[in-house]
Amino acid sequence: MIYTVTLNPSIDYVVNMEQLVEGMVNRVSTEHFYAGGKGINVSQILNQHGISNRALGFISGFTGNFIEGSLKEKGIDTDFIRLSEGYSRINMKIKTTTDETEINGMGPHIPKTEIDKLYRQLDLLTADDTLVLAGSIPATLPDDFYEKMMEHVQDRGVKVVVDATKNLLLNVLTYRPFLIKPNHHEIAEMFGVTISTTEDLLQYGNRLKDMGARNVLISMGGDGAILLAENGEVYRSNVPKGVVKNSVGAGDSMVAGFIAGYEKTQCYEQALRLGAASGSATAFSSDVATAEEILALVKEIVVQKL
Ligand SMILES: Nc1ncnc2c1ncn2[C@@H]1O[C@H](COP(=O)(O)OP(=O)(O)O)[C@@H](O)[C@H]1O
Ligand SMILES: O=P(O)(O)OC[C@H]1O[C@](O)(COP(=O)(O)O)[C@@H](O)[C@@H]1O
Repeated sequence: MIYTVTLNPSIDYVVNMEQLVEGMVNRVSTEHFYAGGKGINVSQILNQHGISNRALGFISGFTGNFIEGSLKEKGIDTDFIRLSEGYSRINMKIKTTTDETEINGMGPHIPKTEIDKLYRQLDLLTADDTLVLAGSIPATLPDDFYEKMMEHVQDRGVKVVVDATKNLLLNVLTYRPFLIKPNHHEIAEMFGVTISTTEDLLQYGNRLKDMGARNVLISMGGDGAILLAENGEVYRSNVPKGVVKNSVGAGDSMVAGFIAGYEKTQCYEQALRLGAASGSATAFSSDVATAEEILALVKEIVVQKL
């Protein structure tokens, strides 16, 4: 079974407007509300691929009800811990004709008693399970919370996937995560360097492998992705033709597509292909993609060995 953990789920309030003018009243031309947060997006796409999974994490308030309700409506198995105070956050995604701006909320305080409940859920995981830790760690939890969770399951051979940024990601590498998926900007930020060539990316991708990551998937938005696989091979995927509607969740969709592809074939090349199709399908859709949208793109993905 695959378990996703979203410590700080959100309602993604996605709006379109022609232009965003700071300091003025701005009015939107379209608006949509989606259940969001990286682990939750991974669960939604795994579900589209027919891979059974359970979404874990913390929710609270009326916003939490919306998140849980909309996942249930889509048939996604959830086992969220409900907090008695505060509200799950609202993340605003503003798409104009030229830019995408994001304003992400804070989220509720998570008391220690509730954290203990999450550890009790993790107690049940075995070597047959995959744990996906994705997204930021809320300000009220310690920065080393992902390390703590990995430490908690490490003796049981659970496969762990981490999609997080900067130190959150660097610090978990000693626990040998099965997969990490930084984007090219995050790699540059992590190492405090400017990346201008594929060689640069490969150099830092290999550095992440040396530090402990088993598979490093580097996404590059509209420029595709590079996989430095555990078997020593390096693959590059293209992006299919299409019109970008909302790239929020593209990275999470890529992670889910990769996991689904690997579960189905045990082949890294196929995993990358399904990951790339899932990422682009979400970029070309206003919500996270459907199975039909993903399958329509799979044949357009070209995976090349570097
Ligand atoms: N503009 C785009 N056009 C086509 N595919 C895209 C686009 N943006 C993202 N994707 C697909 O989604 C994947 C992940 O996107 P990316 O933006 O790099 O992730 P993140 O959201 O984590 O920053 C890309 O590698 C690509 O396959
Ligand atoms: O936990 P974080 O880093 O604040 O990110 C949460 C946001 O990330 C998303 O999961 C989208 O992530 P990506 O665009 O990186 O795939 C949104 O649904 C959510 O609002």
